[in-house]
Amino acid sequence: MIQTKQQRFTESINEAIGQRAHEDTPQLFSYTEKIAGVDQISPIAVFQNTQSFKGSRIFWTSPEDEVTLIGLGSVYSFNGTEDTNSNRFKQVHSNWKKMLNSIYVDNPYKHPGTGPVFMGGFSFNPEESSQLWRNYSNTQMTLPEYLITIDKNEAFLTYHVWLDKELDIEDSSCAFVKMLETIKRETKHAHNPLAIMNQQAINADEWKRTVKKATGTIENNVMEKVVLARELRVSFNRNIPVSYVLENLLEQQKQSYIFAIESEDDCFIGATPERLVKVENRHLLSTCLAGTSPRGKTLKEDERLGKQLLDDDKNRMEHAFVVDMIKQAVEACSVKVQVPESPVLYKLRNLQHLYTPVQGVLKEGHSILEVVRRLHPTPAMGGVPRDKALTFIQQEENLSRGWYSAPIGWMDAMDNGEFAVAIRSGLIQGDEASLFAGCGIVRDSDAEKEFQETEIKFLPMLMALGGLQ
Ligand SMILES: C=C(O[C@@H]1C=C(C(=O)O)C=C[C@H]1O)C(=O)O
Ligand SMILES: [Mg+2]
Repeated sequence: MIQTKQQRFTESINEAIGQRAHEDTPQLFSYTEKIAGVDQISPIAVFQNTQSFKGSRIFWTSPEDEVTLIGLGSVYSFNGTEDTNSNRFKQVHSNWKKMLNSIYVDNPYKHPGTGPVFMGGFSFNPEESSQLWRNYSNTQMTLPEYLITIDKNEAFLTYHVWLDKELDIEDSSCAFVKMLETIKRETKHAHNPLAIMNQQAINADEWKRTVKKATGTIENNVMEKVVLARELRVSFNRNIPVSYVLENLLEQQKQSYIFAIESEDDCFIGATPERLVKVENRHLLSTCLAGTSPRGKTLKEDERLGKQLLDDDKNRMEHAFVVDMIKQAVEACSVKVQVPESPVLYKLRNLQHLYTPVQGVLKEGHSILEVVRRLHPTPAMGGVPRDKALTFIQQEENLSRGWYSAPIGWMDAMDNGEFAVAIRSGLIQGDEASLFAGCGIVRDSDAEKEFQETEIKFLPMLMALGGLQ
Protein backbone atom coordinates (compact mmCIF):
# COMPACT_ATOMS: atom_id res chain seq x y z
CA MET A 1 0.00 0.00 0.00
CA ILE A 2 2.64 2.48 1.16
CA GLN A 3 4.85 1.35 -1.70
CA THR A 4 2.11 1.98 -4.27
CA LYS A 5 1.57 5.42 -2.83
CA GLN A 6 5.27 6.20 -2.99
CA GLN A 7 5.42 4.95 -6.55
CA ARG A 8 2.49 7.06 -7.74
CA PHE A 9 4.03 10.09 -6.04
CA THR A 10 7.43 9.52 -7.66
CA GLU A 11 5.93 9.05 -11.12
CA SER A 12 3.91 12.20 -10.75
CA ILE A 13 6.77 14.39 -9.56
CA ASN A 14 9.00 13.10 -12.36
CA GLU A 15 6.27 13.93 -14.85
CA ALA A 16 6.08 17.46 -13.37
CA ILE A 17 9.84 17.89 -13.64
CA GLY A 18 9.71 16.70 -17.26
CA GLN A 19 7.10 19.30 -18.11
CA ARG A 20 8.80 22.16 -16.29
CA ALA A 21 9.52 25.07 -18.61
CA HIS A 22 13.08 25.59 -17.44
CA GLU A 23 15.19 24.46 -14.49
CA ASP A 24 15.70 28.08 -13.41
CA THR A 25 12.01 29.03 -13.56
CA PRO A 26 10.46 28.57 -10.13
CA GLN A 27 7.69 26.00 -10.29
CA LEU A 28 5.53 24.34 -7.65
CA PHE A 29 4.27 20.79 -7.54
CA SER A 30 0.85 20.17 -5.96
CA TYR A 31 -0.07 16.59 -5.23
CA THR A 32 -3.28 15.24 -3.67
CA GLU A 33 -3.95 11.77 -2.31
CA LYS A 34 -7.14 10.43 -0.80
CA ILE A 35 -6.71 9.13 2.75
CA ALA A 36 -8.44 5.87 3.56
CA GLY A 37 -10.26 5.41 6.87
CA VAL A 38 -11.65 8.85 7.56
CA ASP A 39 -13.07 7.65 10.90
CA GLN A 40 -9.52 7.18 12.19
CA ILE A 41 -8.73 10.86 11.69
CA SER A 42 -9.31 13.35 14.47
CA PRO A 43 -8.69 17.01 13.48
CA ILE A 44 -7.50 17.87 16.97
CA ALA A 45 -5.05 14.95 16.97
CA VAL A 46 -3.65 16.15 13.64
CA PHE A 47 -3.09 19.56 15.20
CA GLN A 48 -1.47 18.10 18.32
CA ASN A 49 0.79 15.78 16.36
CA THR A 50 2.17 18.49 14.10
CA GLN A 51 3.94 20.62 16.71
CA SER A 52 6.96 20.83 14.43
CA PHE A 53 4.92 23.26 12.29
CA LYS A 54 4.01 25.43 15.28
CA GLY A 55 3.86 29.08 14.24
CA SER A 56 2.64 28.31 10.73
CA ARG A 57 -0.50 26.22 11.15
CA ILE A 58 -4.02 27.16 10.10
CA PHE A 59 -7.01 25.26 11.43
CA TRP A 60 -10.51 25.69 10.02
CA THR A 61 -13.77 23.82 10.60
CA SER A 62 -17.11 25.02 9.24
CA PRO A 63 -20.28 24.48 11.30
CA GLU A 64 -23.07 22.53 9.59
CA ASP A 65 -21.30 20.50 6.95
CA GLU A 66 -18.15 20.21 9.02
CA VAL A 67 -15.48 20.67 6.43
CA THR A 68 -12.11 20.76 8.12
CA LEU A 69 -8.99 22.19 6.54
CA ILE A 70 -5.66 22.07 8.32
CA GLY A 71 -2.76 23.85 6.68
CA LEU A 72 0.78 23.10 7.88
CA GLY A 73 3.80 25.19 6.99
CA SER A 74 4.05 27.45 4.00
CA VAL A 75 5.65 27.10 0.57
CA TYR A 76 4.39 30.48 -0.54
CA SER A 77 2.94 33.38 1.35
CA PHE A 78 1.42 36.57 0.07
CA ASN A 79 1.58 39.59 2.36
CA GLY A 80 -0.25 42.42 0.67
CA THR A 81 1.09 45.89 0.33
CA GLU A 82 -2.11 47.64 -0.74
CA ASP A 83 -3.56 49.82 1.96
CA THR A 84 -6.99 50.39 0.50
CA ASN A 85 -9.67 47.87 1.24
CA SER A 86 -10.76 47.37 -2.31
CA ASN A 87 -7.30 47.08 -3.82
CA ARG A 88 -6.00 44.47 -1.40
CA PHE A 89 -8.64 41.90 -2.42
CA LYS A 90 -7.93 42.57 -6.10
CA GLN A 91 -4.23 42.22 -5.42
CA VAL A 92 -4.69 38.82 -3.77
CA HIS A 93 -6.93 37.67 -6.61
CA SER A 94 -4.45 38.53 -9.36
CA ASN A 95 -1.54 37.15 -7.33
CA TRP A 96 -3.39 33.86 -6.82
CA LYS A 97 -4.30 33.53 -10.50
CA LYS A 98 -0.70 34.21 -11.49
CA MET A 99 0.53 31.70 -8.94
CA LEU A 100 -1.83 29.01 -10.22
CA ASN A 101 -0.39 29.37 -13.72
CA SER A 102 2.95 28.13 -12.51
CA ILE A 103 1.79 25.18 -10.40
CA TYR A 104 1.82 21.64 -11.72
CA VAL A 105 -1.33 20.13 -10.17
CA ASP A 106 -1.95 16.42 -9.73
CA ASN A 107 -5.39 16.25 -8.09
CA PRO A 108 -7.62 13.58 -9.61
CA TYR A 109 -10.29 14.13 -6.93
CA LYS A 110 -11.23 17.76 -7.65
CA HIS A 111 -12.97 17.86 -4.28
CA PRO A 112 -13.58 21.43 -2.97
CA GLY A 113 -10.75 22.45 -0.65
CA THR A 114 -8.18 20.05 -2.11
CA GLY A 115 -5.22 20.76 -4.39
CA PRO A 116 -3.69 24.24 -4.21
CA VAL A 117 -5.54 26.22 -1.52
CA PHE A 118 -4.78 29.77 -0.41
CA MET A 119 -5.59 30.14 3.32
CA GLY A 120 -5.39 33.04 5.73
CA GLY A 121 -7.02 36.35 6.34
CA PHE A 122 -7.11 40.08 6.47
CA SER A 123 -7.12 42.81 9.04
CA PHE A 124 -10.32 44.79 9.63
CA ASN A 125 -8.73 48.04 8.50
CA PRO A 126 -5.86 47.87 5.98
CA GLU A 127 -4.53 51.23 7.20
CA GLU A 128 -4.17 50.22 10.83
CA SER A 129 -1.02 48.80 12.34
CA SER A 130 -0.29 48.15 16.00
CA GLN A 131 2.17 46.58 18.38
CA LEU A 132 -0.49 44.11 19.58
CA TRP A 133 -0.94 42.65 16.08
CA ARG A 134 2.73 42.87 15.08
CA ASN A 135 2.84 39.25 13.92
CA TYR A 136 -0.11 39.62 11.54
CA SER A 137 0.03 41.47 8.22
CA ASN A 138 -2.94 43.38 6.89
CA THR A 139 -3.24 40.74 4.21
CA GLN A 140 -1.75 37.31 4.76
CA MET A 141 -2.58 34.39 2.49
CA THR A 142 -0.56 31.19 2.48
CA LEU A 143 -0.17 28.13 0.31
CA PRO A 144 0.55 25.47 2.93
CA GLU A 145 3.19 22.79 2.54
CA TYR A 146 0.67 20.19 3.70
CA LEU A 147 -3.09 20.51 3.59
CA ILE A 148 -5.41 18.02 5.26
CA THR A 149 -9.00 18.25 4.02
CA ILE A 150 -11.73 16.33 5.83
CA ASP A 151 -15.23 16.48 4.38
CA LYS A 152 -17.81 14.14 5.92
CA ASN A 153 -16.69 10.62 4.85
CA GLU A 154 -13.74 11.64 2.77
CA ALA A 155 -10.29 12.91 3.62
CA PHE A 156 -7.40 14.11 1.47
CA LEU A 157 -3.78 15.10 1.87
CA THR A 158 -2.32 17.71 -0.46
CA TYR A 159 1.41 18.34 -0.55
CA HIS A 160 3.30 21.24 -2.09
CA VAL A 161 6.97 21.35 -2.91
CA TRP A 162 9.18 23.58 -5.07
CA LEU A 163 10.73 21.84 -8.05
CA ASP A 164 14.14 23.43 -7.73
CA LYS A 165 17.79 22.46 -7.42
CA GLU A 166 17.42 21.52 -3.76
CA LEU A 167 14.65 19.02 -4.47
CA ASP A 168 15.35 15.43 -3.44
CA ILE A 169 12.57 13.26 -4.84
CA GLU A 170 13.26 10.40 -2.44
CA ASP A 171 13.11 12.74 0.58
CA SER A 172 9.91 14.33 -0.65
CA SER A 173 8.15 11.07 -1.21
CA CYS A 174 9.22 9.81 2.25
CA ALA A 175 8.00 13.05 3.86
CA PHE A 176 4.66 12.71 2.11
CA VAL A 177 4.16 9.13 3.23
CA LYS A 178 5.25 9.99 6.76
CA MET A 179 2.61 12.71 6.90
CA LEU A 180 -0.02 10.20 5.78
CA GLU A 181 0.92 8.20 8.88
CA THR A 182 1.09 11.22 11.21
CA ILE A 183 -2.48 12.20 10.31
CA LYS A 184 -3.80 8.97 11.77
CA ARG A 185 -1.79 9.03 14.98
CA GLU A 186 -3.84 9.25 18.14
CA THR A 187 -3.70 12.16 20.54
CA LYS A 188 -1.61 11.54 23.56
CA HIS A 189 -2.27 13.89 26.40
CA ALA A 190 -4.80 15.43 28.71
CA HIS A 191 -4.26 19.09 29.56
CA ASN A 192 -4.12 20.54 33.03
CA PRO A 193 -6.74 23.23 33.28
CA LEU A 194 -5.68 26.84 32.91
CA ALA A 195 -6.33 29.35 35.66
CA ILE A 196 -7.04 33.03 35.08
CA MET A 197 -4.67 35.23 37.08
CA ASN A 198 -5.92 38.59 35.96
CA GLN A 199 -8.66 39.96 33.74
CA GLN A 200 -8.74 43.54 32.58
CA ALA A 201 -11.50 45.18 30.56
CA ILE A 202 -9.66 47.83 28.55
CA ASN A 203 -11.24 51.30 28.76
CA ALA A 204 -14.65 49.94 29.85
CA ASP A 205 -16.10 53.25 31.06
CA GLU A 206 -14.70 55.09 28.10
CA TRP A 207 -16.39 52.50 25.86
CA LYS A 208 -19.80 53.28 27.35
CA ARG A 209 -19.20 56.99 26.81
CA THR A 210 -18.31 56.24 23.18
CA VAL A 211 -21.58 54.33 22.77
CA LYS A 212 -23.46 57.42 24.03
CA LYS A 213 -21.50 59.57 21.61
CA ALA A 214 -22.45 57.17 18.81
CA THR A 215 -26.18 57.35 19.61
CA GLY A 216 -25.83 61.15 19.68
CA THR A 217 -24.20 61.09 16.24
CA ILE A 218 -27.00 58.83 15.00
CA GLU A 219 -29.63 61.23 16.38
CA ASN A 220 -27.92 64.01 14.44
CA ASN A 221 -28.47 61.94 11.29
CA VAL A 222 -24.76 61.63 10.53
CA MET A 223 -25.04 57.84 10.47
CA GLU A 224 -27.59 55.14 11.20
CA LYS A 225 -25.60 52.28 12.69
CA VAL A 226 -22.07 51.75 13.96
CA VAL A 227 -20.43 48.66 15.46
CA LEU A 228 -18.25 49.34 18.48
CA ALA A 229 -15.94 46.78 20.00
CA ARG A 230 -13.79 46.46 23.09
CA GLU A 231 -10.96 44.33 24.40
CA LEU A 232 -10.53 42.09 27.42
CA ARG A 233 -6.92 41.28 28.27
CA VAL A 234 -6.62 38.07 30.29
CA SER A 235 -3.52 36.54 31.84
CA PHE A 236 -3.12 32.92 32.91
CA ASN A 237 -0.96 30.88 35.25
CA ARG A 238 0.99 29.35 32.35
CA ASN A 239 1.36 29.44 28.58
CA ILE A 240 -1.93 28.80 26.82
CA PRO A 241 -1.81 25.57 24.79
CA VAL A 242 -3.56 26.30 21.48
CA SER A 243 -4.70 22.71 21.01
CA TYR A 244 -6.43 22.78 24.42
CA VAL A 245 -8.42 25.89 23.48
CA LEU A 246 -9.16 24.45 20.06
CA GLU A 247 -10.39 21.20 21.57
CA ASN A 248 -12.72 23.10 23.92
CA LEU A 249 -14.08 25.28 21.12
CA LEU A 250 -14.78 22.22 18.96
CA GLU A 251 -16.61 20.61 21.84
CA GLN A 252 -18.52 23.68 23.05
CA GLN A 253 -19.34 25.72 19.92
CA LYS A 254 -20.71 23.29 17.38
CA GLN A 255 -22.76 25.91 15.51
CA SER A 256 -19.68 28.01 14.74
CA TYR A 257 -16.63 28.03 12.53
CA ILE A 258 -13.69 27.04 14.69
CA PHE A 259 -10.43 28.58 13.56
CA ALA A 260 -6.84 29.01 14.69
CA ILE A 261 -4.30 30.94 12.67
CA GLU A 262 -0.78 30.82 14.00
CA SER A 263 1.74 33.48 13.11
CA GLU A 264 5.19 33.29 14.69
CA ASP A 265 4.62 33.04 18.47
CA ASP A 266 0.98 34.19 18.42
CA CYS A 267 -2.27 32.51 17.58
CA PHE A 268 -5.52 34.14 16.51
CA ILE A 269 -8.28 31.77 17.53
CA GLY A 270 -12.03 31.74 17.85
CA ALA A 271 -15.48 30.29 17.23
CA THR A 272 -17.42 32.56 14.91
CA PRO A 273 -21.00 31.89 13.84
CA GLU A 274 -20.74 34.48 11.06
CA ARG A 275 -20.27 33.29 7.49
CA LEU A 276 -19.22 36.08 5.17
CA VAL A 277 -19.48 34.06 1.98
CA LYS A 278 -19.19 30.50 0.79
CA VAL A 279 -18.88 29.56 -2.89
CA GLU A 280 -19.11 25.97 -4.06
CA ASN A 281 -19.51 25.18 -7.76
CA ARG A 282 -20.60 28.82 -8.25
CA HIS A 283 -23.40 28.48 -5.69
CA LEU A 284 -23.08 31.36 -3.23
CA LEU A 285 -24.21 31.58 0.37
CA SER A 286 -23.84 34.61 2.60
CA THR A 287 -25.22 35.26 6.07
CA CYS A 288 -26.81 38.21 7.82
CA LEU A 289 -26.29 37.87 11.54
CA ALA A 290 -27.11 40.76 13.84
CA GLY A 291 -29.39 41.25 16.81
CA THR A 292 -28.56 39.43 20.02
CA SER A 293 -30.13 37.93 23.14
CA PRO A 294 -28.80 35.60 25.86
CA ARG A 295 -29.95 31.95 25.98
CA GLY A 296 -32.50 31.09 28.65
CA LYS A 297 -31.69 28.81 31.57
CA THR A 298 -34.82 26.75 30.94
CA LEU A 299 -36.45 25.82 27.64
CA LYS A 300 -39.38 28.08 28.47
CA GLU A 301 -37.19 31.07 29.26
CA ASP A 302 -35.12 30.40 26.14
CA GLU A 303 -38.21 30.40 23.93
CA ARG A 304 -39.46 33.59 25.59
CA LEU A 305 -36.12 35.34 25.03
CA GLY A 306 -36.03 34.12 21.42
CA LYS A 307 -39.54 35.41 20.72
CA GLN A 308 -38.70 38.72 22.38
CA LEU A 309 -35.66 39.04 20.14
CA LEU A 310 -37.69 38.31 17.00
CA ASP A 311 -40.25 40.96 18.00
CA ASP A 312 -37.82 43.63 19.20
CA ASP A 313 -37.74 46.76 17.03
CA LYS A 314 -34.23 47.79 18.03
CA ASN A 315 -32.71 44.39 17.21
CA ARG A 316 -34.75 44.08 14.01
CA MET A 317 -33.35 47.44 12.95
CA GLU A 318 -29.76 46.34 13.64
CA HIS A 319 -30.46 43.27 11.53
CA ALA A 320 -32.28 45.02 8.66
CA PHE A 321 -29.27 47.24 7.89
CA VAL A 322 -27.18 44.13 7.38
CA VAL A 323 -29.73 42.38 5.15
CA ASP A 324 -30.18 45.43 2.90
CA MET A 325 -26.48 45.82 2.31
CA ILE A 326 -25.59 42.14 1.85
CA LYS A 327 -28.50 41.66 -0.55
CA GLN A 328 -27.29 44.58 -2.66
CA ALA A 329 -23.67 43.40 -2.67
CA VAL A 330 -24.62 39.84 -3.61
CA GLU A 331 -27.00 41.02 -6.34
CA ALA A 332 -24.16 42.98 -7.92
CA CYS A 333 -22.26 39.80 -8.76
CA SER A 334 -24.86 37.00 -8.73
CA VAL A 335 -28.09 35.86 -10.31
CA LYS A 336 -31.07 34.07 -8.76
CA VAL A 337 -30.59 35.83 -5.43
CA GLN A 338 -32.91 34.59 -2.70
CA VAL A 339 -33.47 36.32 0.62
CA PRO A 340 -36.22 35.27 3.06
CA GLU A 341 -38.65 38.01 4.13
CA SER A 342 -37.86 37.85 7.83
CA PRO A 343 -35.09 36.55 10.06
CA VAL A 344 -35.14 33.39 12.13
CA LEU A 345 -33.22 32.58 15.31
CA TYR A 346 -29.68 31.21 15.22
CA LYS A 347 -28.97 29.61 18.58
CA LEU A 348 -25.46 29.26 19.93
CA ARG A 349 -24.25 27.83 23.20
CA ASN A 350 -24.14 31.20 25.01
CA LEU A 351 -26.39 33.45 22.95
CA GLN A 352 -28.89 33.67 20.12
CA HIS A 353 -28.99 35.91 17.07
CA LEU A 354 -31.31 37.04 14.31
CA TYR A 355 -30.30 35.21 11.15
CA THR A 356 -31.11 35.66 7.44
CA PRO A 357 -29.34 33.56 4.79
CA VAL A 358 -28.67 35.10 1.35
CA GLN A 359 -28.22 32.73 -1.59
CA GLY A 360 -27.42 33.16 -5.24
CA VAL A 361 -25.40 31.90 -8.19
CA LEU A 362 -22.14 33.72 -8.82
CA LYS A 363 -21.99 35.24 -12.32
CA GLU A 364 -19.36 34.01 -14.73
CA GLY A 365 -16.11 35.93 -14.38
CA HIS A 366 -16.66 36.86 -10.73
CA SER A 367 -14.61 35.40 -7.90
CA ILE A 368 -15.18 34.79 -4.21
CA LEU A 369 -12.70 37.57 -3.44
CA GLU A 370 -14.81 40.01 -5.35
CA VAL A 371 -17.73 39.13 -3.10
CA VAL A 372 -15.48 39.59 -0.06
CA ARG A 373 -14.35 42.95 -1.43
CA ARG A 374 -17.94 44.11 -1.81
CA LEU A 375 -19.05 42.79 1.56
CA HIS A 376 -16.24 43.75 3.92
CA PRO A 377 -17.02 45.34 6.24
CA THR A 378 -20.76 44.59 6.33
CA PRO A 379 -22.94 46.68 8.65
CA ALA A 380 -22.59 43.80 11.14
CA MET A 381 -18.96 44.91 11.68
CA GLY A 382 -18.77 48.48 10.34
CA GLY A 383 -22.05 50.36 10.04
CA VAL A 384 -24.30 52.48 7.83
CA PRO A 385 -23.35 54.46 5.86
CA ARG A 386 -20.10 52.54 5.67
CA ASP A 387 -17.71 55.49 5.31
CA LYS A 388 -19.29 57.52 8.13
CA ALA A 389 -19.30 54.52 10.46
CA LEU A 390 -15.69 53.61 9.65
CA THR A 391 -14.56 57.15 10.32
CA PHE A 392 -16.36 57.07 13.68
CA ILE A 393 -14.73 53.73 14.55
CA GLN A 394 -11.30 55.00 13.56
CA GLN A 395 -11.63 58.19 15.57
CA GLU A 396 -13.52 56.99 18.64
CA GLU A 397 -13.19 53.26 19.23
CA ASN A 398 -9.70 53.39 20.69
CA LEU A 399 -8.93 49.74 19.95
CA SER A 400 -6.57 47.83 17.68
CA ARG A 401 -9.00 45.49 15.97
CA GLY A 402 -6.29 43.77 13.95
CA TRP A 403 -7.85 40.62 12.48
CA TYR A 404 -10.86 40.72 14.79
CA SER A 405 -14.12 41.30 12.80
CA ALA A 406 -12.30 40.77 9.49
CA PRO A 407 -12.48 38.08 6.78
CA ILE A 408 -10.60 34.81 7.30
CA GLY A 409 -10.84 31.68 5.18
CA TRP A 410 -9.66 29.84 2.12
CA MET A 411 -10.04 29.51 -1.64
CA ASP A 412 -9.03 26.74 -4.02
CA ALA A 413 -7.90 26.53 -7.64
CA MET A 414 -11.43 25.57 -8.78
CA ASP A 415 -12.94 28.86 -7.55
CA ASN A 416 -14.52 27.34 -4.45
CA GLY A 417 -13.90 28.87 -1.07
CA GLU A 418 -15.29 30.14 2.16
CA PHE A 419 -14.68 33.22 4.30
CA ALA A 420 -16.00 33.88 7.79
CA VAL A 421 -15.95 37.05 9.87
CA ALA A 422 -13.54 36.55 12.75
CA ILE A 423 -15.60 37.44 15.83
CA ARG A 424 -15.88 35.61 19.22
CA SER A 425 -12.15 35.49 18.96
CA GLY A 426 -8.92 36.20 20.75
CA LEU A 427 -5.25 36.68 20.16
CA ILE A 428 -3.16 34.28 22.23
CA GLN A 429 0.29 35.55 23.18
CA GLY A 430 2.14 33.21 25.51
CA ASP A 431 0.34 33.23 28.85
CA GLU A 432 -1.91 36.14 27.90
CA ALA A 433 -4.80 36.65 25.52
CA SER A 434 -6.69 39.63 24.15
CA LEU A 435 -10.36 38.85 23.58
CA PHE A 436 -12.64 41.04 21.48
CA ALA A 437 -16.37 41.67 21.42
CA GLY A 438 -18.52 44.31 19.79
CA CYS A 439 -22.11 45.20 19.09
CA GLY A 440 -24.27 47.15 16.72
CA ILE A 441 -25.22 50.59 17.97
CA VAL A 442 -28.43 52.09 16.57
CA ARG A 443 -30.62 55.04 17.56
CA ASP A 444 -32.30 53.22 20.49
CA SER A 445 -29.14 51.67 21.93
CA ASP A 446 -28.56 51.92 25.66
CA ALA A 447 -24.88 52.02 26.67
CA GLU A 448 -25.28 49.74 29.71
CA LYS A 449 -27.29 47.13 27.77
CA GLU A 450 -24.78 47.15 24.93
CA PHE A 451 -22.02 46.66 27.46
CA GLN A 452 -23.86 43.61 28.83
CA GLU A 453 -24.22 42.32 25.28
CA THR A 454 -20.46 42.47 24.79
CA GLU A 455 -20.05 40.64 28.13
CA ILE A 456 -21.96 37.61 26.82
CA LYS A 457 -20.03 37.73 23.56
CA PHE A 458 -16.82 37.16 25.54
CA LEU A 459 -18.23 33.95 27.02
CA PRO A 460 -17.38 31.50 24.22
CA MET A 461 -13.68 32.38 24.39
CA LEU A 462 -13.59 32.62 28.20
CA MET A 463 -15.19 29.19 28.46
CA ALA A 464 -12.75 27.67 26.00
CA LEU A 465 -9.84 29.15 27.92
CA GLY A 466 -11.11 27.34 30.98
CA GLY A 467 -12.08 30.54 32.79
CA LEU A 468 -15.75 29.61 33.18
CA GLN A 469 -17.68 26.41 33.60
C1 LIG B 1 -19.43 42.39 16.59
C2 LIG B 1 -19.84 41.22 17.09
O1 LIG B 1 -21.03 40.65 16.74
C3 LIG B 1 -21.91 41.23 15.81
C4 LIG B 1 -22.91 42.07 16.46
C5 LIG B 1 -24.15 41.59 16.81
C6 LIG B 1 -25.13 42.46 17.55
O2 LIG B 1 -24.81 43.59 17.93
O3 LIG B 1 -26.27 42.04 17.82
C7 LIG B 1 -24.51 40.29 16.48
C8 LIG B 1 -23.70 39.51 15.71
C9 LIG B 1 -22.55 40.11 15.03
O4 LIG B 1 -22.97 40.66 13.82
C10 LIG B 1 -19.00 40.44 18.06
O5 LIG B 1 -19.42 39.37 18.46
O6 LIG B 1 -17.93 40.92 18.41
MG1 LIG C 1 -26.67 43.92 19.07
